Amino acid sequence: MSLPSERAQTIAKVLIEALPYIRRFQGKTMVIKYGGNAMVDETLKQGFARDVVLMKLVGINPVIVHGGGPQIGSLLKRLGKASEFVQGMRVTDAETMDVVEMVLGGLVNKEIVNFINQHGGSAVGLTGKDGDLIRASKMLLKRDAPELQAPEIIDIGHVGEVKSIDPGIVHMLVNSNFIPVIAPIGVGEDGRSYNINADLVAGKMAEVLKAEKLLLLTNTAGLLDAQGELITELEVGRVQELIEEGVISGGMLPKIGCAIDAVNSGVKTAHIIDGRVEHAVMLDLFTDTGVGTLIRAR
Ligand SMILES: Nc1ncnc2c1ncn2[C@@H]1O[C@H](COP(=O)(O)OP(=O)(O)O)[C@@H](O)[C@H]1O
Ligand SMILES: CC(=O)N[C@@H](CCC(=O)OP(=O)(O)O)C(=O)O
Repeated sequence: MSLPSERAQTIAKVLIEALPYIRRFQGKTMVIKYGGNAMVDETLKQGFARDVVLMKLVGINPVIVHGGGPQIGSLLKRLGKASEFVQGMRVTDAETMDVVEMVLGGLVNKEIVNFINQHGGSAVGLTGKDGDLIRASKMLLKRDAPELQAPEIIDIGHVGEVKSIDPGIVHMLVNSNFIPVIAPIGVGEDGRSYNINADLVAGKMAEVLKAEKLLLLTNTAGLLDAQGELITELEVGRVQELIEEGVISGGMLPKIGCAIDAVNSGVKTAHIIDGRVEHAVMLDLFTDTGVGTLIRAR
């Protein structure tokens, strides 16, 4: 009998090392926010799809909420429209809303579904309109400045916040072994579509589904400090200070906000991880230290 190759031994060792994590997370729900900035190339997208399929096969229930900000921006650009953001939120007029719905609910959603299915999973794509999943209300932003007597209210158009989530359709899909892939579009009481920041949807989804983990895949190593060094575990008490110092800004603002809300509402941990690293999801789930920035309730 020939001895197993070094490669076969390594594979066996790796699988055995994953066993305690698989046991710990079996039957648990993980909400994974797949940011548009992490959908960089084919290899990464295929790697992400494989990670998700493997999770499902070992009995973990992944629920994907995706973004697509850069993809919306590039179609807008082709149409001769500039992207404008206020406090990390896209200013969304009626025309932009049409583009958002086409890109998120169409192109991006179906691409992710297709990749997962090609790797042997059974993914189903939804927007917040399907099964009345995400009810939205209009988001109004506040700007405060020393020269203002009272905070100024800024109207950024068809931008929503999550008013409620009815997870019925998600439970139905998960229980039937499907992997839900959700685009962050909500529906208002008036039946209108609302563009919702994907981090906000992912955070609320994790809360409502009582998820074990919220994984936020983005295009940085995690949350970085003023020197550009990775913060491996965020001290929640320091967040306000980091925002005031300008260390946390732009797209990181909603990410940190939703992660803190999620862990304060029962989600065990939230992780901001680098989606540009191949198999980032596996590395985070199946290693002790994880990767990126860990956020947990105080
Ligand atoms: N302290 C910080 N650490 C890391 N990234 C930060 C920080 N503050 C702001 N950012 C910005 O937030 C971005 C991630 O948010 P965003 O562009 O919305 O990504 P995604 O599409 O993944 O949601 C980073 O690329 C970076 O430019
Ligand atoms: C209101 C708002 O800003 N909506 C986002 C929705 C997509 C998103 O959040 O995409 P990422 O996760 O890739 O940034 C947008 O229009 O860009």
